[in-house]
Amino acid sequence: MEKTEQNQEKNYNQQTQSQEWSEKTNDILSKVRQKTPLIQCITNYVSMDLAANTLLAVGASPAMLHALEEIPDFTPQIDALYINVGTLSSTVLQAMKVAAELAVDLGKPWIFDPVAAGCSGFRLRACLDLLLLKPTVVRGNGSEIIALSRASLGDTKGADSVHESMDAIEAAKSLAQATGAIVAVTGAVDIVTDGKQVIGANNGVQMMQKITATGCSVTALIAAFVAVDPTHPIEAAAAALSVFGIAGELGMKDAKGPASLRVNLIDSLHGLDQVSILQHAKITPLS
Ligand SMILES: Nc1ncnc2c1ncn2[C@@H]1O[C@H](COP(=O)(O)OP(=O)(O)O)[C@@H](O)[C@H]1O
Ligand SMILES: Cc1ncsc1CCOP(=O)(O)O
Ligand SMILES: [Mg+2]
Repeated sequence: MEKTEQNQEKNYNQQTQSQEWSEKTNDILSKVRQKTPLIQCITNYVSMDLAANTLLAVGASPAMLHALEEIPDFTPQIDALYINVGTLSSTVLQAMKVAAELAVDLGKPWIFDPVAAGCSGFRLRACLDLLLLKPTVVRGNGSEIIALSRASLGDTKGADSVHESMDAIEAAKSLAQATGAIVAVTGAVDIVTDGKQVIGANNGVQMMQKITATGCSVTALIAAFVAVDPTHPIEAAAAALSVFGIAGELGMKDAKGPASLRVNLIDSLHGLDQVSILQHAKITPLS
């Protein structure tokens, strides 16, 4: 086969795969709207409002319950658990561990956001302990995933990343291999890996970094997507990342800055339809 023919075939295959991913994304969002999964969120105080509104906007039910005493009654009722260490304390860490253990015992997925993992010894140890409890998906920014993969304190700026997501691909792969979790890294390009294949989701706008808790909220969205498709967590995670990014792109059209984008993001998520997803989703295998 000649080189031009090979290139044409490669382009055709890439377009077909991309189209299949867009359709999958639309299917999983439709399932979330039909099944309205209940998501228990043990998350930081900064993110509670945006993460809960993100879940409601796509049809899921958020419940921000984090008291240790409530876990035995409540966690058996949920479809997925979301744990985020953003405003960690030893009290809430205990609740996180008990809830994660119970979720695993009950066969329910749990999704982990290791905010600022490489920032302090207390936080790093807590994240490494939580990883031992077998999360289904871990989603962080580049600096967080690199710190976890090396199991060491590292270059980071609190909750913000000092690394590009693409610089964390190898770290994400080795973290996925070491833990058995699907690992997602957000940034200009979002990536998702099971340790072997790497999927890229290329939606979103830079201004999303200027709204606190967009990372936390997209991890909550991943929890809702995994809740309705628990046997395909890599697809669910890529779809959630793309959906959140598309909502950001649409919301940016008449936003004046981060505050109006925050409002528009929720409106766009709520109004997202099949046409917009098929037109805007940019998910492609990177390897
Ligand atoms: N440069 C960028 N271009 C487009 N989207 C971005 C960019 N940076 C972050 N995002 C999006 O913003 C959201 C939050 O990601 P990120 O800022 O990496 O997380 P965190 O808040 O945990 O650091 C994600 O949906 C991500 O895709
Ligand atoms: C600013 C801040 N401080 C502790 S948690 C938190 C929110 C972090 O949210 P995100 O990781 O989504 O930017
Ligand atoms: Mg974060």
